[in-house]
Amino acid sequence: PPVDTKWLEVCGTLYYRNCEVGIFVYSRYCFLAKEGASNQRSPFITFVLGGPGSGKGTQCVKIAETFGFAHLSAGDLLRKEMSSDNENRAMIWDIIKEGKIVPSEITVNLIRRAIESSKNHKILIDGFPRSDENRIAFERIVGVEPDLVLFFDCPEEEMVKRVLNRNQGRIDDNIETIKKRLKVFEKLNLPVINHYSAKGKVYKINAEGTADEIFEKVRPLFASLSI
Ligand SMILES: Nc1ncnc2c1ncn2[C@@H]1O[C@H](COP(=O)(O)OP(=O)(O)O)[C@@H](O)[C@H]1O
Ligand SMILES: Nc1ccn([C@H]2C[C@H](O)[C@@H](COP(=O)(O)OP(=O)(O)O)O2)c(=O)n1
Repeated sequence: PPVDTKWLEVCGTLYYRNCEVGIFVYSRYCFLAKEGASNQRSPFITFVLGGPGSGKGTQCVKIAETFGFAHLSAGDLLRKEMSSDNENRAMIWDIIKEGKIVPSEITVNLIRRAIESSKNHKILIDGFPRSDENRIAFERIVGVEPDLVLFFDCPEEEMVKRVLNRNQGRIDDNIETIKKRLKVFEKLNLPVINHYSAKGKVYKINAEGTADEIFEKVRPLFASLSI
């Protein structure tokens, strides 16, 4: 793509201060330059990942408020499906109660519909993809890759503490199910993070500290995006 010196200078400065931001802004610039050349506008998709209770939902609300993103939560979409009258509700209930992953076809179609009905072209997809199977189904059904993957890295004991204090009456926020969810996260979700890391798309954030402190680590990344 065409590169002008002003952009190279900005990216170089960002690289010097924080290499991940510099590389990320540069790759976005190349993407936009290419997109501009083909005159298309596809949504800017951010996957937000992290273990149960790592603070994905909390940070997504802040990003959405501050930077005007739409916030689509895979867990919320599934919980809505579980509480409405449809053929899958009992199956979704059983899987979530067991801390397992709902079949990708169901989750991806809920996300696809939510993307299609959103007027916003900046989209956060919270808690998805949870497995390589989720990821591959998304690529097949929605037909795009994420532009960015945020990963909230949090110690297990902190995640357990937060989930047990969440108090939203969720069927999976009990110690037995949390132990299973943590195992599923390690076995199925970490490979997804490794896959996107190898593609240079992951922005990892240490999720310890208060929600406001963590958001101050998230802010510079989104402030640097020209979307
Ligand atoms: N940095 C934080 N410190 C302490 N508690 C937090 C923090 N971030 C979120 N929480 C609380 O922890 C619980 C889990 O956070 P949530 O955003 O729902 O996590 P996730 O979406 O990753 O499961 C919620 O009750 C939330 O209010
Ligand atoms: N892509 C997804 C996202 C969530 N689920 C199911 C399984 C998860 O344990 C529950 C809750 O997910 P949610 O993202 O709301 O919550 P946690 O991050 O686990 O706290 O939903 C799924 O099967 N597939």
